[in-house]
Amino acid sequence: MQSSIFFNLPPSFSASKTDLNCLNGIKLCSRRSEALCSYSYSSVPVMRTKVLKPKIGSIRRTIVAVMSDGNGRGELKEFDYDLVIIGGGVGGHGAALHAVQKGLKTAIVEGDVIGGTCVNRGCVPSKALLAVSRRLHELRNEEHMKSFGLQVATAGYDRQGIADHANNLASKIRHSLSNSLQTLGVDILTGAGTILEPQKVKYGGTIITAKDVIIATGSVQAIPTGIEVDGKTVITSDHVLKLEYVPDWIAIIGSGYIGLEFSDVYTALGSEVTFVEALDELMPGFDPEIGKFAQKVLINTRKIDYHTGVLASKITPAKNGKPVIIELIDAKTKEPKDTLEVDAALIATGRTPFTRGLGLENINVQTQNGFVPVDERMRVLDANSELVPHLYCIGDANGKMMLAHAASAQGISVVEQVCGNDYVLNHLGIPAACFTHPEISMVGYTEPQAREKAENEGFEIGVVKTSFKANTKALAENEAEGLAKLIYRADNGKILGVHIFGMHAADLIHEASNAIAMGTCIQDMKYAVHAHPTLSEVMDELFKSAKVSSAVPEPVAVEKEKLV
Ligand SMILES: Cc1cc2nc3c(=O)[nH]c(=O)nc-3n(C[C@H](O)[C@H](O)[C@H](O)COP(=O)(O)OP(=O)(O)OC[C@H]3O[C@@H](n4cnc5c(N)ncnc54)[C@H](O)[C@@H]3O)c2cc1C
Ligand SMILES: NC(=O)c1ccc[n+]([C@@H]2O[C@H](COP(=O)([O-])OP(=O)(O)OC[C@H]3O[C@@H](n4cnc5c(N)ncnc54)[C@H](O)[C@@H]3O)[C@@H](O)[C@H]2O)c1
Repeated sequence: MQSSIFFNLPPSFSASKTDLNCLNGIKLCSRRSEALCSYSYSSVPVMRTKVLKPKIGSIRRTIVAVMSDGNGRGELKEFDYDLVIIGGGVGGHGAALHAVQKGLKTAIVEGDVIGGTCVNRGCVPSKALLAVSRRLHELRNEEHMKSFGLQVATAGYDRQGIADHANNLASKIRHSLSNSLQTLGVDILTGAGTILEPQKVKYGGTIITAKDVIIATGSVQAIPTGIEVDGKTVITSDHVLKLEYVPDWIAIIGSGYIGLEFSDVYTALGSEVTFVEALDELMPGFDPEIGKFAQKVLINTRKIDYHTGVLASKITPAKNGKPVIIELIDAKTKEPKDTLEVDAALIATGRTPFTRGLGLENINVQTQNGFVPVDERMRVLDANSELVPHLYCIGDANGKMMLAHAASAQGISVVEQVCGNDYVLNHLGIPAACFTHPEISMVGYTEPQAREKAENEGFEIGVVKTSFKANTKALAENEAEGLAKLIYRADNGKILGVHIFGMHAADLIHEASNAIAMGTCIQDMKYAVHAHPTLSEVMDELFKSAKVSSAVPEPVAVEKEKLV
């Protein structure tokens, strides 16, 4: 059998005839469709080709790449893979799926189970618990039920049943992720991966080479010093998801995403919650106005109290009949402030990148606050801020945006890079959502950030808001407690940020995030048609009420399509 190859080499390619003779026995095709496999050149410094090496009984593909020597000449190198990804979380999975679509021979090195934090200990099981808490909050809200004319006997729950729901969902998604990888021909190599040198990775006792390597090793819970986690009474999100018991009173340290989502779960299950937050306001990461509005509904109406501007400096687990003891100090002066005695404490103070054993020292890479330094193309930078050739880092480990879909989108952008398309991901268009009930979602700048940007760059911003109380669907659902806010450039209609608190906010945000990502301005969004009655009309209302001063381009007249 003769292998064939399609060449699409860059104009600068200058491999000598001898180099090309090394590809002896391989048919060079001028048309992609004639080749068994095809390859486009990758961006500098790599120029590459792919060879099919026939083996008796099977076809084993070896990757042969023409590596640039920096002077426009090529040297042929052989690799086991086009792409090796260290870490099989959502970032690694997203990158691998895109890589096989692009025809790259791909392997994932995973030290634990496929799915990483999101599937096994994060997004997936937490959303299963939140699905339960939504129903419990609703069923236990007598007034809400009465407003529909419904009478419901007191709703109860089976703790183990809820835990099983979360656990079963995680295993279901984990299996489907593993199956999708295997079906598509991604090799899953089990073991902790260490980078020995650029393009060389060791896992278990095996060394493999790859033309390009992606670090996607994620993050773990950050535990501030002085806090002792026993996994029973002082816990992290990893423990909550097993829901081994429901404490009567739980302190949640940190009012970010994890703290808020689990306050929703615990209050639904009947616990009293005390927040301990280092900054002066609860929910400090959110747009302040939306945060305040959300606090009225999510905190003030529930069995939740809070201490802000304080650090939990020491937490001792419950033992010998004594409760969990939390010592609070002033976040600024560090003076002792208070001592709390509670049944349990959940540590939700942020996450720290996981790079232990990765071998970064072998390639002269120094982490910054634990994160792997990268440029806007996710290319890893060494201690001298030079690019490490053929090495990328995506997801929580680079700390650009610690969200599952951001990890996966970064993975896709890297695959595009290694395939020669200079695709740079616009992080401003990546949405985020907190899945409380109601939900909070956001994309782009908060209002204070947008105002600062406007002042620095000398433009005017516009801010418009709308209440869910003006939305028929929300009113029909008796869930009209909500606020949406659009921040935009008043001169040209560019969307700077959208923040929503209200029913299904996590779904509603995508119209705005896609508009930012695609560069669609308000002048065009105003003409988009939304079905009635839907929550999406909240977005319609926002776009229509925005006032843009520049000449508005009329929408392109589209000829009416005949439906019949
Ligand atoms: C409770 C909780 C809820 C969350 N909810 C959401 C949510 O609703 N939406 C959202 O967008 N995000 C959510 N997140 C965040 C989300 O889980 C992370 O942003 C996401 O998992 C990051 O993906 P990743 O691929 O970078 O890393 P991870 O998912 O952490 O995967 C990294 C993988 O690398 C493996 N690994 C590490 N080192 C090595 C090594 N040396 N060799 C081999 N393998 C290695 C690990 O075993 C792991 O499988 C949540 C997080 C938590 C904790
Ligand atoms: N729905 C989602 O998308 C979702 C859900 C959960 C987690 N996540 C991701 O997981 C990551 C971790 O979430 P998180 O909630 O732990 O972090 P976070 O950064 O969102 O919030 C941590 C909070 O803890 C506070 N804090 C830190 N140290 C403290 C101390 N010693 N005492 C008191 N307060 C302290 C901080 O001021 C901050 O408000 C986030 O980056 C988030 O992106 C996302």
